[in-house]
Amino acid sequence: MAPGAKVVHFSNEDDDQFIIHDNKHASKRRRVQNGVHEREADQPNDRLESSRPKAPTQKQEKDLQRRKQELFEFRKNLPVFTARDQIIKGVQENETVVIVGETGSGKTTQIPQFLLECGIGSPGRGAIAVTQPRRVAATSLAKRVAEEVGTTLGYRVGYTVRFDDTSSQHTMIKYLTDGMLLRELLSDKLLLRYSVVMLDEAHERTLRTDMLFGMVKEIQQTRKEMVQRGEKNVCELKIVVMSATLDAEKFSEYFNGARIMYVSGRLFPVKVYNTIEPQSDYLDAALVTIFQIHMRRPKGDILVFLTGQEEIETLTALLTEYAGQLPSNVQALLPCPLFAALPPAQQQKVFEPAPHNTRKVVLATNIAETSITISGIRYVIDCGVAKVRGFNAKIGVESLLVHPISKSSARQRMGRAGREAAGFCYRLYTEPSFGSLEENTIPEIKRCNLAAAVLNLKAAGVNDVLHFDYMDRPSRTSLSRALEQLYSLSAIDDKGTLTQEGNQMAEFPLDPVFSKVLIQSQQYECTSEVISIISLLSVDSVFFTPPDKRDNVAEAKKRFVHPDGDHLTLLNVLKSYWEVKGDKEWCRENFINMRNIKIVLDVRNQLIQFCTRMGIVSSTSAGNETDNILKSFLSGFFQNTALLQPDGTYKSVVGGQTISIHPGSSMFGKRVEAIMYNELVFTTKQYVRGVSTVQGAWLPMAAPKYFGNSKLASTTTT
Ligand SMILES: Nc1ncnc2c1ncn2[C@@H]1O[C@H](COP(=O)(O)OP(=O)(O)OP(=O)(O)O)[C@@H](O)[C@H]1O
Repeated sequence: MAPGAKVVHFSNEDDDQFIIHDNKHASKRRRVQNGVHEREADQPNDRLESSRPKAPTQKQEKDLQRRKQELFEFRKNLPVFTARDQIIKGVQENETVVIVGETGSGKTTQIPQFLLECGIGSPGRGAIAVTQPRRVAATSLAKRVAEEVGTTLGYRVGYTVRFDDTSSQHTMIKYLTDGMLLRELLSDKLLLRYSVVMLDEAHERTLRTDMLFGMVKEIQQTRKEMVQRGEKNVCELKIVVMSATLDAEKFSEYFNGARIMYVSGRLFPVKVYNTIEPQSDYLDAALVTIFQIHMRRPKGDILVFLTGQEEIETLTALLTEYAGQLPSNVQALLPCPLFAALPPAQQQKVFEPAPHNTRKVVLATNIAETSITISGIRYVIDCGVAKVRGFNAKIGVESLLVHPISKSSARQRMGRAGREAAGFCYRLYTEPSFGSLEENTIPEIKRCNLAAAVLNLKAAGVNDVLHFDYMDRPSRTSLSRALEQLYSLSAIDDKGTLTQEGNQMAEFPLDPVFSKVLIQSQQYECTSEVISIISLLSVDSVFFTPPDKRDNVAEAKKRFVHPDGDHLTLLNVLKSYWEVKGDKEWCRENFINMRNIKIVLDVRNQLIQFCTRMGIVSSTSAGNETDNILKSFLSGFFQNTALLQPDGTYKSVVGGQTISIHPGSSMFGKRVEAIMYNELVFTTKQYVRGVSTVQGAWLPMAAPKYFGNSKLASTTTT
């Protein structure tokens, strides 16, 4: 163990206190910034691949059956198994059922199988769709359930996540992200291929799940009426809402008094520890706790919840460094990162068993919070916070800030241990702090920019979005903002009807703002550059910043600076990387984060493939390349602009806020007539990041519908 004096004391410790020494790393590591962009499920890093599975061969069949039998012995003991008959009866007798059960009780893996076994899901009636808020959960669940059912993945059990469809016409249980079910709705408006839609992790209340609630409820009613009219080839749609919280009445009320069923118990206990003192630096506390567990606790892998990629990479580096100093008689430590922007193949690595005599430490964002089982995990470390997306509809400003999690999130995190054996959960906050957490997370629909959601609803045929049947109605201001933004982007016309361009934008696997930029780049003949920059913006940073080399990194960054700002500076990095053909030594000298560049190239390839399919030609800029690129971005980001004021500050065009350029931007300290930025971050003040210079005269051209009124008058420089 490293020398020093740092200790984290936990309550409920039944043996001597854990002690870990040395907190030098706290000063060594880079401070974690708020507001770093973390991409979520269904973002374009998803791989384009599609397999069309065939029925298993005889030899495969034998192996599958053996494994199925093995797993059956385990399944029998899951708490939901004892409630099998009641659950089947409940679903048979009711249109909608709300099922509440503890984490790990078997809801997600078992209930779809019950419904298949009893014929509610069948080739004649339709398949069973099980939605998940996150792709990593959808893919890993499908793999597990395929084994339990005794079929090859993609045959009777499969998954569909963006750019990766492992399902076939034989698939009867399909795990899919909520975003993918929304997408399927565009081509199958009544979801006729399904007899049951199971909305899992309903308590998470993601924007997409909330949209699905309203849509499946309406579809259920329409299909019921069709059946009553005697229409052929239609059956009623069953809805099963699954949740781990006790807030079931609200779901039941929304679904016309749906039957609520409770499944009690869990298979293995999880012992919870809270810190005795509040921790001022949770990253530091997490590192100390990892080593405390490693040195004092029996075998078992560790899962640590952090807020984003940057923290995960910092902790991975520190863990690797300190693990290298462990005595040779102590087992090795293997850090495994897990975050949304990581390519799927790398995400899958966390599910692989640790090598012999090695303890795996999975460092994850909250993408590991619900639904997934990572084999081997016995210990969970919960930092108690997460990055939360917010939107101030009044001033139209988005934010991504670190906030305390809710009690229900804390329970989900705890539930990732104790799935295969008894587990332990170390909360890096005190018991009273836990007590003061909100019971549930505020639904995303109440706190997000709704432009993408409204675009989706319109594309699915819901024209009157103000009167849509929301479970929690978003504010009128939020909806009006979204409509205004879509109108400014020319996605809808002045009657609120989707335009042809809006339809095209809904097809893109991107936020409407980025879709607009891409579509517009054709006109400016710079699609290729714009695709590269969008891909570069999809990662936190293309630079790697070792904590003790910050000055060297700053020097290295200067080599790529473009006078017009961060967008073109980023492009310079990629161009230079290509010039040296990704030379490793060059990357090392210039502090280029090779893993992130690989992610960028992956996203770029997928966007190119997507644009090709959409008929958008990947042209290269003619004329003034710089202006063309910036004008393309401005066509989407016109609301993220600010004008220089006589006193040298910048005032945002939307909301009239005083904003400052982030010190990490190549535009820091510069005074130009107008700037465009990628994101606004609240830390000590309102900082903008991803900043480039634009000309004030471009603004009315970029969004004539938006700037046609007096928007610019109140923020002009003189
Ligand atoms: N991929 C897997 N590998 C090993 N065991 C698994 C896997 N998936 C599920 N299990 C086992 O099945 C149990 C039930 O998992 P399931 O996901 O159905 O629970 P759940 O009630 O939906 O809980 P949660 O809401 O936490 O996901 C787990 O506790 C675990 O023991």
